[in-house]
Amino acid sequence: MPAQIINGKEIVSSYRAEIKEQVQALTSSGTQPGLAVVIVGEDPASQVYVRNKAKSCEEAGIYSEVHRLPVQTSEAELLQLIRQLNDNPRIHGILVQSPLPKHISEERVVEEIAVTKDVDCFHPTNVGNVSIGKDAPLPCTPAGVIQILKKINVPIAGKHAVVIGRSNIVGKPMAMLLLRENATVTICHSRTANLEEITRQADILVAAVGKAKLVRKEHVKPGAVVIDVGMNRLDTGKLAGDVDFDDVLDTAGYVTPVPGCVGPMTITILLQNTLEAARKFAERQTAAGV
Ligand SMILES: Nc1nc2c(c(=O)[nH]1)N[C@@H](CN(C=O)c1ccc(C(=O)N[C@@H](CCC(=O)O)C(=O)O)cc1)CN2
Repeated sequence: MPAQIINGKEIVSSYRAEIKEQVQALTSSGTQPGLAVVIVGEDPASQVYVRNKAKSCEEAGIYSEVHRLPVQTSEAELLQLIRQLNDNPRIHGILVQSPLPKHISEERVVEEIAVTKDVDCFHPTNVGNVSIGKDAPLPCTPAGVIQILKKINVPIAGKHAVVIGRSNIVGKPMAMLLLRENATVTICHSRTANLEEITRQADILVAAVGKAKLVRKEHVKPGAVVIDVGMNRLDTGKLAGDVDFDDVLDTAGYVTPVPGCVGPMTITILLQNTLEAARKFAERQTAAGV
């Protein structure tokens, strides 16, 4: 039987409808969630993602502002903007679109974002909190993947999950969130010997390696859930995932399409994190008698 194609559009639209209701309720009680997005330079893909974030905020009733800075912006200027946004009570979430130009240290910039406003979960304090199971915003793409698995009722606890990729944005936090859900987790990367042998043991296979169509049927255990986080622009201009979708269709049990599933879910979690950051802000205000 061919794999079930996970309907990202349906999952995303029902999740966003729930978020919109909660945004309306919080706004009516006096706090409209607010997100600041900062982009430096002209990277065309980043421009698309930032536009999508602003549009998604608008649709959800979240206030948003996009700060577009020229590529020659200095690190000091960027840090100054972040400090202003940290102090701005209208803004509950801040994100700096990655990648940044080479002359700016992403690490330094992320560390400047207030821990309470770090809706990407890139700040070392939040990364640490997630890893020890403390309250923190969840990293957007990995949390989106967990939500997709939950929405299609795939059990995670006790399953063998294999993550291909060890980036700080996806691979490592993905492994951490799967572990938090009690999966047995293996991380594979460019130095992994016998990749196929390991990935074929996966009940849940997450591809986040950044290589178009790397995962083929020989990597997939029959019936496995295959989640494709990859977003590779081909020479033809078409977008391709890390999974060879057509090739795995007859082997996998479930597979996510690219585009149309993990990407939009990433933005949905960003909305959820912004809402949550605004809620916590309102609670702190109330506790302080403001
Ligand atoms: N500060 C951040 N930077 C980056 C992140 C991040 O989570 N925070 N992740 C990626 C880019 N990204 C979010 O910013 C992102 C990428 C893609 C999509 C998406 O919806 N993709 C669509 C296809 C869009 C297209 O046609 O190009 C899809 O999959 O359907 C959302 C978010 C790196 N930087």
